[in-house]
Amino acid sequence: MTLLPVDEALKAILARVPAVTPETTPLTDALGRVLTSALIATHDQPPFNASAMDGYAMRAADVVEGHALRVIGMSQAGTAFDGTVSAGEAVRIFTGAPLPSGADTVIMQEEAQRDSDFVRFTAPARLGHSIRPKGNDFATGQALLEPGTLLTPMHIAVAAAANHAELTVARRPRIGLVATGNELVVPGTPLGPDQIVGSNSFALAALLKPYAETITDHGIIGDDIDLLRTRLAEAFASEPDVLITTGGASVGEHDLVQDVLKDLGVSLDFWRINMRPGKPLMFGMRGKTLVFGLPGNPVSALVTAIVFIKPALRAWLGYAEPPHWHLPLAAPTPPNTARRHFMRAQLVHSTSGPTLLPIAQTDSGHTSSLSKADMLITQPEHDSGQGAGAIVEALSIDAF
Ligand SMILES: Nc1nc2c(c(=O)[nH]1)N[C@H]1C(S)=C(S)[C@@H](COP(=O)(O)OP(=O)(O)OC[C@H]3O[C@@H](n4cnc5c(N)ncnc54)[C@H](O)[C@@H]3O)O[C@H]1N2
Ligand code: MOO
Repeated sequence: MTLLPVDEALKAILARVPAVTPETTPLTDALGRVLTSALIATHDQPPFNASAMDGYAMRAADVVEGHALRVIGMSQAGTAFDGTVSAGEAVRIFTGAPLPSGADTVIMQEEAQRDSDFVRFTAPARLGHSIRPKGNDFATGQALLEPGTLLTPMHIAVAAAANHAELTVARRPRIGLVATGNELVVPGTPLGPDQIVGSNSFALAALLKPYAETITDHGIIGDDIDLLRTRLAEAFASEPDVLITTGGASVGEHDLVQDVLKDLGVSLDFWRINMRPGKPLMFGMRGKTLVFGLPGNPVSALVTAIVFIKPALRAWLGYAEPPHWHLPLAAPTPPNTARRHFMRAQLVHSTSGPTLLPIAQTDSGHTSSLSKADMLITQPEHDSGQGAGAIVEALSIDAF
């Protein structure tokens, strides 16, 4: 049996991902979206020379020890002083207020003594001090954010400051999920004999939520060919951008998913990858729908989703692949087989920096060890095992 190398499978999937489709979103809904065009400043920020302190504005040359300046007015944020500061004069000013014409310096009020209409200063003036020059933050025409930026609160801050009420972001895919297996019941069900709680769709919905416009859970379908055909046809009828099945991907008599997908017009690009866990992964297309048939084992389903579906969704959104991590091992790894191993590992913070603690459990049905994992060590095919301290490559499970 030939197994497709992981890198070839990923390449084949990425080749099927459509071009990014831009759409506009209000700023209030932009968090977590991916920008599709550069965000350009349409004004200078600040739009005028502004005070950085509550204090007084004057000409620095007029500040002489023992001499008072006459206070001729006030400049507040939102209401500038409309006159000009001349020799021997000062203007009361507040943080963010426009610097009056004629003034070149601000001295904060803690260094000023006010006496009726006059003010004297207890510190020397430093020319240009406590002034935020016009355009100091950003200037008209400046590119503030690049296409492909995953919008965080900090990006929203600069976009709002730059007066953008709407942003152009990538349309997100509509994702459908289907679990297959006679044994499966939904969480919360009292377990009957031979039953297993179906966890995959819940885990996948949580994993893929940041990328999706909608995630529709089409529920559990038993291992019956007619039922599978009818229910999968219904799932396709809603025209998802991505349809993900779990279970029934292997070679047993009850592993019917591949046959039914083909019956329903899915053209299969590949089945079975040289990896563990996750070997029976299948991938194909039906019209514009990307179809992933994940193995039923919960760790296999999650690992294949992390290794293949997340990169596909990043590409869908125009978000560049995050670099893989290279970190020292906190404990040795055992020798690998001929299949690339995505090994569960914990990120451990030590005084000398972060390290990776491999989790010994390799059972692909073992969810409690998966729940302890922060990273997946990418152990190469035929790797002879590495000692503590060796630098290994890993994927962050949490990375967008
Ligand atoms: N003779 C062979 N047997 C198996 C092979 C093989 O190559 N030859 N491959 C093994 C590998 S590797 C995997 S992975 C599994 C994958 O099998 P399926 O995709 O057909 O999955 P199922 O048989 O339906 O289920 C496997 C296991 O996972 C549980 N399961 C299924 N769906 C869910 C769900 N939604 N939530 C939680 N758990 C689920 C199911 O009850 C089974 O215990 O095949 C090996 N066998
Ligand atoms: O490769 Mo399977 O995914 O071991 O469990």
